[in-house]
Amino acid sequence: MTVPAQPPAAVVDTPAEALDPPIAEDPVVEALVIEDAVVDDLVVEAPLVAPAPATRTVTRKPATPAKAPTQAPTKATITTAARTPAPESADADVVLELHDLVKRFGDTVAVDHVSLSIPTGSIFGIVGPNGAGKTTTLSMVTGLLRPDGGTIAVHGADVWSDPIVAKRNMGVLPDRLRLFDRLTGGQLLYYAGILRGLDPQTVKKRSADLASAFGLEDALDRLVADYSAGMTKKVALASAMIHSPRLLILDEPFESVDPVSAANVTEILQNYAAAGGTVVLSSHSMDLVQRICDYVAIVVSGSVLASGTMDEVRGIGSLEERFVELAGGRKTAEGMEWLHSFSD
Ligand SMILES: Nc1ncnc2c1ncn2[C@@H]1O[C@H](COP(=O)(O)OP(=O)(O)OP(=O)(O)O)[C@@H](O)[C@H]1O
Repeated sequence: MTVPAQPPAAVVDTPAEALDPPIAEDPVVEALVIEDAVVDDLVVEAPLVAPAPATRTVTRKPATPAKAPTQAPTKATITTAARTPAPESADADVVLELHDLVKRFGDTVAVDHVSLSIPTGSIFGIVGPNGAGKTTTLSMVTGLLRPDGGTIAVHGADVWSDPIVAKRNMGVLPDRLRLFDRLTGGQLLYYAGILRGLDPQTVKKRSADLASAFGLEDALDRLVADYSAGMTKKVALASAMIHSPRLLILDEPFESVDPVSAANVTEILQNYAAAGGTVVLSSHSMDLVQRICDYVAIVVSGSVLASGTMDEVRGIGSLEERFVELAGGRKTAEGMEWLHSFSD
C-alpha cells in the first residue's frame, strides 16, 4: 500500500500579529496562520489603583452607543474632521494636545503635520497600517523622539521644553520593549515604583495588586528575560501603571497578550478611565478598539485621515471597514502560486 506523503507544514509564530487588518486578512497570511497556544490562564477581580484625584472635575463620557448615524460621513467630511478633531462636547477638558507634529527620517515623512486633541477621561485609539507613523507619533509624545516640527502639551506643559512637569503624570508602554530583564518581575516593578517616587510599602502593595490583576503572581520571582512575549508585555504594562499616572500612553498594549489577559487589561483600562485617567493606545485590533475606545484616529502615511468619536469615524459600518477604505482597500494575493507547489 502506498502511504500518501504528509502535507508540508509551515510553522509560523503569531504571523498576523502587528500586521494591519488588510494584510492580516490577506488570504496568503490566513493560509499560514497556525493557532497560537494560550499560555497564561488567569482570573482577575482585583481592581487597579485609581489615578490620584484630578485637579479638574472630570466626568468620563460613557462609551458612545453602537447606534448608526442616519447618514454615513463622506470621505470629504472625514478628511475635514482629521484637521479639526471633533470631541463630543466643545468644553471637554483636553489632557494631551498634539499640534502640527512632523517627523522625517531622511526622505521618509513618518509623521506629516498631525494634530490631535485627547479629552481627559477618555480612551483614545490610534490605528493605521504598518508603517503609518503610530509608534513615531507616540514616541514623540513620550519624549523618546524629538519632533522636527510641531508641539506636544500635557495639561499645557510642553513635553520638550518642560519635560519634567509634562512627564510626571505619564505612564508609558513603548513599542520596542527594552526592559531591565536581568531583574525579576518583582524587582522590575519595585524599581519602576521607586523611580517614580513611591515609598517601598506602597510599591509592594501595588506590585501585589498589579501582579494579581495581570496574572503574574507566580512569575514575580522569575527573571524577566525568561518571560514569554505576553508576560513581558504585561509586566511592562504594570510598570507603566504603578505610579497611578493621569495619562497612559500605550503602544500596542494587546500585542502578544492572550484573550483572557486582554479582557482583564481592557477592564483595568476602562475602570481607570472611569476614575478620570486618560488612555492613548495604538492597536491593530479593530474590534477591540471599536469596543473600548471613545475616540479614534485613523493614520495613513503619516497623516490623520479621520478622527473624532468612534461613531463619527466609523459611520454606519464597522471601524475595520472604515479603516480598510481609508487605507486603500485590500490587495489580492496574485503571483503566489509557487507557495502551493511545495519544495519536496
Ligand atoms: N528610526 C527610524 N529610522 C528610519 N525610519 C524609521 C525609523 N523609525 C520609523 N521609521 C519609518 O517611519 C515610518 C513610520 O514608522 P512607525 O514605526 O511609526 O509605523 P507604525 O505605524 O508604528 O507601524 P507598525 O504598525 O508596523 O508598528 C515607517 O516608514 C518606518 O520605516
